[in-house]
Amino acid sequence: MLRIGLTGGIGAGKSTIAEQFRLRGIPVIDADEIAREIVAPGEPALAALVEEFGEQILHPDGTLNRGGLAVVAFSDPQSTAALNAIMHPAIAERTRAHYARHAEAPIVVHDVPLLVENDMTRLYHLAVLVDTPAEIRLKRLVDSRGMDPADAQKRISAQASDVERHAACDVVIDNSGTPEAAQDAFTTVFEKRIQPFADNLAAGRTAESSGVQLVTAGEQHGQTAQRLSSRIARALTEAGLTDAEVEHIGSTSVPGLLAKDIIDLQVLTRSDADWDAAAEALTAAGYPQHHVDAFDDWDDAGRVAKRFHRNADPGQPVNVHVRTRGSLSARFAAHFAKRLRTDAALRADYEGTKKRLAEQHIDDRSTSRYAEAKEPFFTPLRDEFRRSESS
Ligand SMILES: CC(C)(COP(=O)(O)OP(=O)(O)OC[C@H]1O[C@@H](n2cnc3c(N)ncnc32)[C@H](O)[C@@H]1O)[C@@H](O)C(=O)NCCC(=O)NCCS
Ligand SMILES: Nc1ncnc2c1ncn2[C@@H]1O[C@H](COP(=O)(O)OP(=O)(O)OP(=O)(O)O)[C@@H](O)[C@H]1O
Repeated sequence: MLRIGLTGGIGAGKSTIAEQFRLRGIPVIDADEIAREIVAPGEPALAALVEEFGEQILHPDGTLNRGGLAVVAFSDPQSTAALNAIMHPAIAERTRAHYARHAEAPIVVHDVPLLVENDMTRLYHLAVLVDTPAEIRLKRLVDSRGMDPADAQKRISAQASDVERHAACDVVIDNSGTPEAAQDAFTTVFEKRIQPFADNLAAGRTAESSGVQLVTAGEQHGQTAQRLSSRIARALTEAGLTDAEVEHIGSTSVPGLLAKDIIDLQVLTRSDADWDAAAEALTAAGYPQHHVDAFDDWDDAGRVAKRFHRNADPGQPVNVHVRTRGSLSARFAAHFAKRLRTDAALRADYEGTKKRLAEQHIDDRSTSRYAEAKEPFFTPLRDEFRRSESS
């Protein structure tokens, strides 16, 4: 099952995009709806709210006065935190029951207004942001929902900023224009990314590789690597590999370097005995194993020194190298990235080699011939690293 987290600030148009998923027969678990379910009369969360905020938050018939609660709960950060402390654990528990109902669905969407605020990105294969700048959201909330401007602003201020949301999400659907434009953007994302990702995940296969275009590694790559690493780390922890670590290596970890637009991540395990369990967890997280001879590397005893995984998401190429912590191959990978960050001559030499090889292998979609041709560049560096370590 492909798990999608859908988010956006208040008034961004999440409901509109959630509806697009529903129209395609995809179940949507709605956090706001669950938040309503758990405060029905007789529910323990309602009693906890009354204890915290007083009887004033109830209608005379004993049901929750939502507007009344909103006024007190969003009046200052402490009150919002008290509201969250009561509501969020209860929402999480009820959410599990909803997921269980859709266990067989190929795609499930979780519509969560506070996905970023609650640091939930890693729970999904893909976090999708419905993006509308705060000032447009404020205007829409006032104009079409009739909200009081000050109340709308308070709610916006109690949430993450637009910048924080961008950093935490994988896919952005722009809803600053017309609803039709947002629907078109959704259709493209759905057909080009979400559906193929779900199909690849179900089949346990990797996405097609996109060739050897070179770009300049930037802040964006670091941010993406961080997001994916924390997702992978969680999957490994859940599988019992609690001491596994994930590092960003390769050219995209060197800001300013000319790089293939691929995030290389290195998973470090205690030993190669953990690789099967890691493979299972990685496959379920959207990173199936992918065998390419050119990407093998060997330790001093002539054993394969890593497993190689690639992602099933066609939107962002990722290579995952699974290695044993402390092995030569793991140490060299980290050492090489670090040297590129500090040694300008090596960086220039490496960039020159890459440009030349990328031109020669421009039509190599799998990138394996390109990778193979790059090997002679690494051999002397690896030998030098080995010598420097043993001296
Ligand atoms: C305080 C309540 C009763 C006000 O009800 P009201 O009908 O006015 O709002 P509704 O529930 O429709 O929420 C509308 C939007 O407000 C924003 N919002 C809701 N709760 C919060 C919160 N704790 N912090 C920041 N924004 C919030 C979200 O963008 C949400 O989509 C209600 O928002 C609530 O129960 N909030 C706590 C539960 C929660 O955190 N919900 C978000 C789901 S993760
Ligand atoms: N592209 C758009 N142009 C104009 N108005 C829009 C657009 N998209 C949504 N709206 C309107 O803006 C308001 C907020 O949209 P919607 O209810 O989908 O937001 P939401 O993100 O689900 O909000 P909430 O966080 O409150 O659940 C609605 O009144 C909706 O009709």
